[in-house]
Amino acid sequence: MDRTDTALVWFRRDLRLADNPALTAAVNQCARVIPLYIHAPDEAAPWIPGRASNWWLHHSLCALQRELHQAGAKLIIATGPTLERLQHIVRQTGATHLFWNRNYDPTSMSRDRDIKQRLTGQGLSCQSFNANLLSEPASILTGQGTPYKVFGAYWRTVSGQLHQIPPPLPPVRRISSPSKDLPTLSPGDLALLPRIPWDGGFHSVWQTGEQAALERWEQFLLHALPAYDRLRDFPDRDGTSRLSPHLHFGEISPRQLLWGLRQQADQSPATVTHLERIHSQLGWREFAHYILYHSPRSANQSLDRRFEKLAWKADDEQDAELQAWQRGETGIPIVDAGMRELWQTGWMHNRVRMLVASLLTKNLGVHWLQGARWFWDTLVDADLANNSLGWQWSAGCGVDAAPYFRIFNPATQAKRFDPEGRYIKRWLPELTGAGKNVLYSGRLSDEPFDYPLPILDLSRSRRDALQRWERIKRQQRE
Ligand SMILES: Cc1cc2nc3c(=O)[nH]c(=O)nc-3n(C[C@H](O)[C@H](O)[C@H](O)COP(=O)(O)OP(=O)(O)OC[C@H]3O[C@@H](n4cnc5c(N)ncnc54)[C@H](O)[C@@H]3O)c2cc1C
Repeated sequence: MDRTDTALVWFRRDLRLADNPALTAAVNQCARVIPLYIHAPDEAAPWIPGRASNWWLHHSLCALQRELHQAGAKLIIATGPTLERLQHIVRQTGATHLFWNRNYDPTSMSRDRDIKQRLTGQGLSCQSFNANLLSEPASILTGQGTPYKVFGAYWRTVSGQLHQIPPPLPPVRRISSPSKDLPTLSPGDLALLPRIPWDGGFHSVWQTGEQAALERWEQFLLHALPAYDRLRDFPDRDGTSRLSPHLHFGEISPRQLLWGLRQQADQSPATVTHLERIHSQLGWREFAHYILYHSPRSANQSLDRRFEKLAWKADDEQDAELQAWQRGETGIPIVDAGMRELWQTGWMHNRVRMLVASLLTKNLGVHWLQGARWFWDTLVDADLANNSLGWQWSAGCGVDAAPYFRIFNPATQAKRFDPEGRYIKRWLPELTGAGKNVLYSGRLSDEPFDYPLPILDLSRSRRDALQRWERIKRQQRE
């Protein structure tokens, strides 16, 4: 290693300066460091990032640009194809090293392997790191050497190793850049923001970037953690961290969260049930990435192959129902409230995600991929691993999924988790004066609210769903 070397740090879904192993290694090993972001959405096909995700990315890049500027560096923003762009910048700068943090989705992995091979062959030193998961998916296997299929067993194994995880790396405060200024695009040049301004609601809910992520985390530890296990299922309460988009874009790392929780445990051991619960939610995030890593087809196909034979609705049969679901006009209040929260803020509470997904896939019989695609476009936290796992879990066709015969009843769920209808009324103001029956079960034809009648009969659609399921079970036996 020669301290006159120049490093490129290729930022991807790790848009932070703290606990960033690639950035830290570059600063420690090389005299000059060039931070780089390459926008190449087509390389993620067929899961090209959606509009809500693009909104977040724009603002997150602006925040990263500011943070790097304060540390004395300029973020170079360029467009793909990634390999060609990297080769060009290496020629332009004389860079000798390339550093990045690993992603574990199938398209990133195969592209990155190729890039590593090609650039190493051309004499560049390429180093990659794990920065976005607590445990690397390849390292966790059963006693038989196969991947886990059940969350409980998987998480017990990972939890047993968490004490080995070192503390997060401190933020990089000073970066020495090359003296020659390199040309760059601005985040605005990437055209990530909407042309029609539908993002008003996003601005009022979200602050993006590393500092905002840290502040949200501190607020969570202070206000929500002490009651997390009790309140996390109530969508009208501020009971969860809302860190999911920050985690997806890597504005904060799971290691920072793990160590934050450890400190909390030392300070207030009374919160142990809450700590265990939030740990386990982070575990589901790990598990989702693990499953996608070991079963890349889970982004596009049901993991339980029997579901390929299920009588999902054909495209022309489902159009009107799918549209009513997307627009929050099914006439089932808690479902519509969730879909409108999603549309207006780019986020939806986890309990409500499960309900809307169950209604779409089971009561309405629409393929889970249709729901996954809509979420992909509308969620600010759209994440291939978490979204595929969430949809397959809800549809009953994934690993360790909710069984298909468990069909949520939205009326009972509303009564239990939104008893006063506060969440429903917030997102469906047209039901402000409605009584509890309407809030839980929807409107009857003689009620005056400007709100659609239910598009389906919950009991009949439940029976139909169970019959579809019986049919594939029978086919399997025959
Ligand atoms: C149909 C469906 C689709 C989903 N799609 C996504 C998605 O695209 N992106 C996404 O980040 N999450 C997705 N989830 C998981 C979950 O709903 C969100 O992670 C959670 O609501 C985020 O809110 P929070 O940050 O306040 O969570 P908290 O309760 O504060 O949990 C902390 C973190 O743990 C992780 N986490 C929590 N629950 C889960 C879970 N069930 N699965 C995986 N990770 C979890 C998240 O990273 C979350 O930020 C989906 C769930 C369902 C049922």
